[in-house]
This record gives sequence, C-alpha cells and structure tokens, in this order.
Amino acid sequence: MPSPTTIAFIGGGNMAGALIGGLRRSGQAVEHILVIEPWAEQRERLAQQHGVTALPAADASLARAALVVWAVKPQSFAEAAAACAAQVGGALQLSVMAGIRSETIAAATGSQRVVRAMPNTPALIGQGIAGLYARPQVSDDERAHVEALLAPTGQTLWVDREDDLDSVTALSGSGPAYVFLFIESMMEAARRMGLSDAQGRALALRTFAGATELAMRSEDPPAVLRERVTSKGGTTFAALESMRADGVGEAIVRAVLAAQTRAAELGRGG
Ligand SMILES: NC(=O)C1=CN([C@@H]2O[C@H](COP(=O)(O)OP(=O)(O)OC[C@H]3O[C@@H](n4cnc5c(N)ncnc54)[C@H](OP(=O)(O)O)[C@@H]3O)[C@@H](O)[C@H]2O)C=CC1
Ligand SMILES: O=C(O)[C@@H]1CCC=N1
Repeated sequence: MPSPTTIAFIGGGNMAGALIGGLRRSGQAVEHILVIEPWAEQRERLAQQHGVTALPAADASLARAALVVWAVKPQSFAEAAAACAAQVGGALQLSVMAGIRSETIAAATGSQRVVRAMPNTPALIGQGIAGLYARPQVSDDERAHVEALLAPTGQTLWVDREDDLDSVTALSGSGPAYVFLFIESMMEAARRMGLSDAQGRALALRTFAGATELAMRSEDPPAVLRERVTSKGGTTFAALESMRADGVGEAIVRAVLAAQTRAAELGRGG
C-alpha cells in the first residue's frame, strides 16, 4: 500500500523546485518527497536548497508514491513516462507541463486520475497563481489534496474545460516573463536618462508593485486608474501616445495569443 504522503516529482527543475519549496514550508517531511532528475547539478541544488535527495533515474521506490508530479518539459514527457510507467499506475497524477493533455498523461501512466496545474514562478515566494483542471475520474478528496499541495505557492483557480488551461498558460504561466520584460525596458529607459541602475530598479519595481496593489484594492477597472494618471497634455499622455503609435497594447494581446497557440501545439506533440 503506498504511503498517502509520499510525493514523487518527475523532473527536478525550476517548477519542481518552487513546488518542493512550498511543500517544505508547509511541513512536508523530506523522507516523503522523491525526485527523479537526470542532471547531477540540479540534484545537488535540490539537496542544498531543500534537503531532498533526487535519483538520476526511476526505480522501484517510485511505486511508494501516492501522488506523482510531472514537471519535465512537455517535449520530454513521452520518454520520462516510458521509464516510470511500470511504477506509477496506482497514483494520482499531477502535471504542471504546458500543453500535454490529461488524456495523453492517462494513456502513458495507466492512471485516469489526472489533475493538470498551470502554476507560475512567483510560486517560489508564495505569490503564484495556478490554474487547475481535473479529469472526471478525480475525486473531490483528491482535488482537495492537490489544492492543499499548491496552497503554500499562492492562489488556485479551477477551470471546467481543459482547453482553457492553454489560455491560463498564456496569461499567468508565461505572464511573469512579460512583466519582467516591461521592468527591464523601464530600467533601460532609466539608464538612458542618466539614472543609476539602483535608482532605475527601485523606481521601476516599486511602481509595478504599487500599481498592481492599487489595481487589486480598487473597485475601478485598470482603464480608469490609467486615466487618473494621465493629465491632459501632460507627460503620461505623451508616453501613452507613443505606445499607441507603436501598437504596444495590441502587440501584447498578439503575444499572449501566440503563447496560447504554442501551448495547444505542445499538446499535439509539437
Ligand atoms: N518555468 C515556468 O515558469 C513554468 C513551467 N511550467 C512547466 O513545468 C515544466 C518544467 O519546466 P521547468 O521547471 O521550467 O523546466 P526545467 O528544465 O527547469 O526542469 C525540467 C527538468 O526535468 C529534467 N528531465 C528531463 N528529462 C527527464 C526525465 N526523463 N526524467 C526526469 N527528469 C527529466 C530536466 O533535466 P535536463 O535539463 O537534464 O533535461 C530538467 O532538470 C514544463 O513542462 C513547463 O511547461 C509550468 C508553469 C510555469
Ligand atoms: O515557457 C513555457 O513553456 C513554460 C510554460 C509556462 C511558463 N513557462
């Protein structure tokens, strides 16, 4: 009988590290965390950061896991699953992989009990948001188990249609990268205006954090908050006109849709 608390991670990279960090913060014992990770450097990092021992390849100990977390790149899933299939069929499967459909995971693992999650890297500091989708064979208790597992990493949001996870991936899964690009550009502008890197960083980051917090606390939509910053004939108006002329808003929409398209392609094995 598998231990109800043993969790196995297949792939021990960035996202697995973020989830393991959350588990450790919520008191999960290291002895009940297994990781399969072929890259020695990554195994060492997991040992140093979280005290977790990782194996270079799947072995019989995997059969102890009641929950298997798939955290390899979508392109590595087929190979990784082939090496683990004999041990994982009795477990609840939790995938954080972009694109790969639950049906594919069920076929490769022999378990119909599949939950897909799409977290994001702010999970590392407990400020993430993860979209969740469960196959009908997943029980309410198992859904609650997954929610509890992800709780230390931030918020969760269930979707009823699996395809919606591609949109979640495009919006919040990849989203931190869009925000970091915006911050990088503001810091570059600071540099060109003669401010120091430290000054540019402090001004850009605090502006992002403050504006985000204001938007979260306000009942007004972001468009109204934007208008309140924009004095007639003033500096913000000049900046927004420049962005409008460059098509920045529409370019961001197109970029998010490109990410959604890519998630769907990954799901088809692309
Ligand atoms: N990074 C992010 O912001 C997010 C990522 N995701 C999803 O999480 C998943 C992992 O992404 P991320 O953590 O960034 O990727 P990483 O490359 O950091 O981690 C994946 C790890 O899996 C290892 N691996 C490869 N093949 C196998 C195998 N056969 N068995 C076990 N481990 C293997 C890789 O080792 P090696 O390098 O040696 O190949 C690598 O260390 C992806 O599917 C991605 O879509 C989801 C949400 C957000
Ligand atoms: O770029 C990717 O494919 C993964 C999924 C969401 C964030 N990173």
